[in-house]
Amino acid sequence: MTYELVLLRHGESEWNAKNLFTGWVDVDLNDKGRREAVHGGELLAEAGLLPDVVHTSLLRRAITTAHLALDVCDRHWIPVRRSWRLNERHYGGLQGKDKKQTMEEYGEEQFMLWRRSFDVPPPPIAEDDEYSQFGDPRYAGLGDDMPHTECLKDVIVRMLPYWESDIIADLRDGQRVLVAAHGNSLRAVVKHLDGISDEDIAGLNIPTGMPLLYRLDDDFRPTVPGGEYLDPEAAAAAAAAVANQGR
Ligand SMILES: O=C(O)[C@@H](CO)OP(=O)(O)O
Repeated sequence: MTYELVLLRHGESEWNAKNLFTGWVDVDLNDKGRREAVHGGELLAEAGLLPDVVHTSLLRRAITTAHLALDVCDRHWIPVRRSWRLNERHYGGLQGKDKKQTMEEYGEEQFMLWRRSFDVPPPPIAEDDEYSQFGDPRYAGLGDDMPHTECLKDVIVRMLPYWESDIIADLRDGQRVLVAAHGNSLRAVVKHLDGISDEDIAGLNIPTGMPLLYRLDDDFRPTVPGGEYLDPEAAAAAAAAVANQGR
């Protein structure tokens, strides 16, 4: 049995375009991001990879991306499941800050540690910060799980229970699963799937709006390591642009 999983990072958001750290701030897609989402859906249709069920985060850039992509391939009606566990990595006190200015202020090494190291979280956010999510009703049930900041390691810890209980369950049922999420929550999924080391994951960047197909074997391991982008050339160029943010 081969299981089919498609990962889709949301299209470009208003803050991606402005080069601001976003994290859990609920920023919308911009026009380019909406076009990317539609194109992602067209690629799914062309490849005959119509999803049976979609999982998203609680953030509108992922929710809208999933809707636009599914609408264009006539799959707007499939079951939707959402979880905070698929949210972007919480960027702590960096949320709302300009990436270029942050790099200039703290230096490239610290900047890259915060962005891409496995286990160095950014400084925590104050609960009354203008970009804090404390008090947001969608997170009312989180209790002590509500983060003040997260590194990639933290994202893996909170994402994996959902992977095991909900996403694997749908795959096991024979559903083709679409996961519409974020740069760093999808890096967590890919690290887990491909068994990427804590060091090597720093070099992995996921482009916006590009469907990434994983066919998984009986043990839910990829049959092709790294999966297959439906448009590999465009994906490579877009991933390089993510890597260079801040410069
Ligand atoms: O700002 C963010 O939340 C993320 C994704 O857009 O940025 P980065 O790629 O720098 O981790």
